[in-house]
Amino acid sequence: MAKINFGGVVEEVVTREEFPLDKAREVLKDETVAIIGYGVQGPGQALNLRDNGINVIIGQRKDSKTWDKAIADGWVPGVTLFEIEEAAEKGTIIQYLLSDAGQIALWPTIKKYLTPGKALYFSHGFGITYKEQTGIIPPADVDVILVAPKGSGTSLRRLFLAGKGLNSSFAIHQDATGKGRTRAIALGIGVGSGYLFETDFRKEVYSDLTGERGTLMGAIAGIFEAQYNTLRRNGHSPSEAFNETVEELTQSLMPLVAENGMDWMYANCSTTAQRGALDWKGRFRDATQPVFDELYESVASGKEAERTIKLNSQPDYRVKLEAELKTLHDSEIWQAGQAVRSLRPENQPEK
Ligand SMILES: NC(=O)c1ccc[n+]([C@@H]2O[C@H](COP(=O)([O-])OP(=O)(O)OC[C@H]3O[C@@H](n4cnc5c(N)ncnc54)[C@H](O)[C@@H]3O)[C@@H](O)[C@H]2O)c1
Ligand SMILES: CC(C)(O)[C@@H](O)C(=O)O
Ligand SMILES: [Mg+2]
Ligand SMILES: [Mg+2]
Repeated sequence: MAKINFGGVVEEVVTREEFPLDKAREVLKDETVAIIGYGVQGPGQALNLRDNGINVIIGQRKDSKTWDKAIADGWVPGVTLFEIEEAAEKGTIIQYLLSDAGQIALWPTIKKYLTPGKALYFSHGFGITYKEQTGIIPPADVDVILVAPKGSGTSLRRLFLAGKGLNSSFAIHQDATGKGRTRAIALGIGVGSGYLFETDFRKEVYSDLTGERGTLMGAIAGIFEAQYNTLRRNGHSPSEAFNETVEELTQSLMPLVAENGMDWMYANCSTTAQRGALDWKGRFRDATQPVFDELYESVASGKEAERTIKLNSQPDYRVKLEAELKTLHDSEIWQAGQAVRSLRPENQPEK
């Protein structure tokens, strides 16, 4: 493992240099990787692994839209695309990429195919960490491993095609065969990760649930709405409010942060902006800190898992979710966003 200094803390991580793709191919050459579920992570990981020369098959319900999507992506029924049980039987490594609620529902089925020496792979520590609630307890004679890409399966695929990659965490819950660790790292490289950092299942799920409820999705949407509302209440147009809240952030400032960091972005704005941002940054941190602490507590106590399992397992879950997403879609801020995006130069019809 490479020792890298992360802001003064030295961590051991796996880089693509020390564990190149050829090594991953060698480790996985006799394996059949069965990807169970073809939702968001499934396609990203499956297609990247296939393009990297790994032997991959898909397990997906036949009467589903994603079965058709898998065919459109080049998976062939009866050759590389199977019903879930058949794929689970054929796979030596079972990548369990159903939704977390789906993993609970299908567990009694999948468990039957976990014969000694196989590996069970997750991209989330959820099922194992909250085992009292999920009932997911694998047999002792299989490897239980995790690779969790830090981002959407859509980005995992897009970045791979662009010659880039998301970073991933990896973890070993059980190494029954003695090959579990190498299998996990090889799969992490195979799915197209940038570098891999080690974690455990509990830390993975705690950080992941905190991140997506926090700055990655929940907090950012909340802060956007709050600022947008303030501007609108004070007479600013939707165009002005949206540009000043979202469009400038995604189009101008975050790409600069991605390239060179927040410090560099600050250093390259006006002195007026620097003064104000430095003055207000602490206020926002202090105002949100208690919310983040409450969120982490809710994750660590299992409350978030309980709520997710309960609501995501209800028969009318999809209908209710779609109604909530429609409200978000129809809200003025995101409707204004749609109009703003349509006016981007690259979205204008060519003259
Ligand atoms: N979405 C992401 O980008 C992302 C990122 C990192 C980790 N993860 C993790 O990866 C795993 C998969 O997430 P996802 O977002 O790709 O899942 P998803 O919600 O897109 O669902 C994946 C598949 O599960 C199937 N499914 C759901 N319930 C089922 C059931 N009862 N029976 C049979 N099939 C069922 C669906 O048909 C779909 O093909 C999860 O553990 C998630 O936490 C997801
Ligand atoms: C893409 C995310 C938010 O990182 C993932 O954690 C998910 O659950 O979809
Ligand atoms: Mg998540
Ligand atoms: Mg995540």
